[in-house]
Amino acid sequence: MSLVIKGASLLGEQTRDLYVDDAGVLVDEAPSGAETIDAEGLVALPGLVDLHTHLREPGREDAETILTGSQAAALGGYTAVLAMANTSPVTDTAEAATRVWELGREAGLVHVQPVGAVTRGLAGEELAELGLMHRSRAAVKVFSDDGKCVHDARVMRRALEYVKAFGGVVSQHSQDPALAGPAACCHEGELSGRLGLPGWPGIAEEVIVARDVMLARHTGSRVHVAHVSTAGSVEVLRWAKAQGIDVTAEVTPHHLLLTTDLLTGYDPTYKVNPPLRPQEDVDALREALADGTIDAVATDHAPHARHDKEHAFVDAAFGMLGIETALGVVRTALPDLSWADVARVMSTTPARIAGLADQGQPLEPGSPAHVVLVDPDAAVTVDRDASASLSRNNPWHGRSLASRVVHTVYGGRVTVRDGALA
Ligand SMILES: NC(=O)N[C@@H](CC(=O)O)C(=O)O
Ligand SMILES: [Zn+2]
Ligand SMILES: [Zn+2]
Repeated sequence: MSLVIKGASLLGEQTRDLYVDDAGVLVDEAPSGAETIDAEGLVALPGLVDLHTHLREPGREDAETILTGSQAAALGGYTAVLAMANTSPVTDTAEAATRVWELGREAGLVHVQPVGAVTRGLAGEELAELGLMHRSRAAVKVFSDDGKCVHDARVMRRALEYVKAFGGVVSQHSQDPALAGPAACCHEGELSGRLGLPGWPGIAEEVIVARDVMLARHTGSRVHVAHVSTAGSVEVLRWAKAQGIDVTAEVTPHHLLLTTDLLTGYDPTYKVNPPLRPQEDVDALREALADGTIDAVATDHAPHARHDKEHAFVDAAFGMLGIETALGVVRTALPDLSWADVARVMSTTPARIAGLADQGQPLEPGSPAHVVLVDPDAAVTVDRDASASLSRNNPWHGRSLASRVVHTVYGGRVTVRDGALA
């Protein structure tokens, strides 16, 4: 179905109509018989790309499925998501990766790009089928044991050497298990002591980030740092980039806006890995995102069923929802970021990091029509029960967030119209 998107301002700058042909490609003349979308007053951005989404299928379809996660993504303005490998079974074979890719195509709402595990079963010991996953139809380029850190430096080195051959990247969950073990559930500081919660010190992240940038330098391969959460990690990244080391990093929306003092009520909704940090870290993360030290915003959308999340704080699962609200959180946390910068950190750069040639393209004739149309002046009060996600661990419930995703177009198909699934 061809489309005319009328009157949107591209990246918040010049106003221009966008034309989409039957093949879902932007063209320079209005196609005949096209559906018209009135986008007067809306900002058009290339469809958002999420480097870090947990879709939970296969294995935990009670928390999310590839379909419901794709719906949530479309509502958030996304046209591509990278589906993390910590499913059950783990995405550690070509067959498993291809299955996720196929289910994503069947859902048809966003491009679902499987992330392959670095090690078999996320056990941190033997490398998974990295080459076979890359050569499969899913064409996996991003590998991660996310949820767990590839803590053995020798395994990390070999993974980096291996993926270098085909331009792959290892996305690391940076958490030294000796410094922050599985029980560590709250930023280590004065507050963790007061609350009596096992602390997760920033240094447990920073030593891994430092080690990995040195391994990237040594191997000439590419490391991506998932969910950076501390000022110390930012310092390491700034240094590494100045040396020309091939490293990229993402920050989550929640680490840009929420702080550790939310934990005083022991509400497990705020339990997440890495933990919420103090304001000084949040400030450093915002500055690093604005100046390019941190390359991208990635949601780490981590749905959990009630029976895993509604427990005493120490026993509850780690993780929070984030894909429907990411753009609003970024607008709220960094109101001065230009729309061009929003497009850079939420679409163009993540597409480049993931090697998705079809995504994050400029809204020009010849590009695939992956577009999100945003009302820049609206505000949305988040209602956790109005979500497409199957889970309710939503830390934004009741908050007002800046801007609103109005329409999403994926490959010329309208997936979201007037803020609802089309
Ligand atoms: N972020 C989280 O707290 N949880 C993630 C795993 C992860 O991203 O480390 C999950 O899979 O639930
Ligand atoms: Zn992680
Ligand atoms: Zn994650």
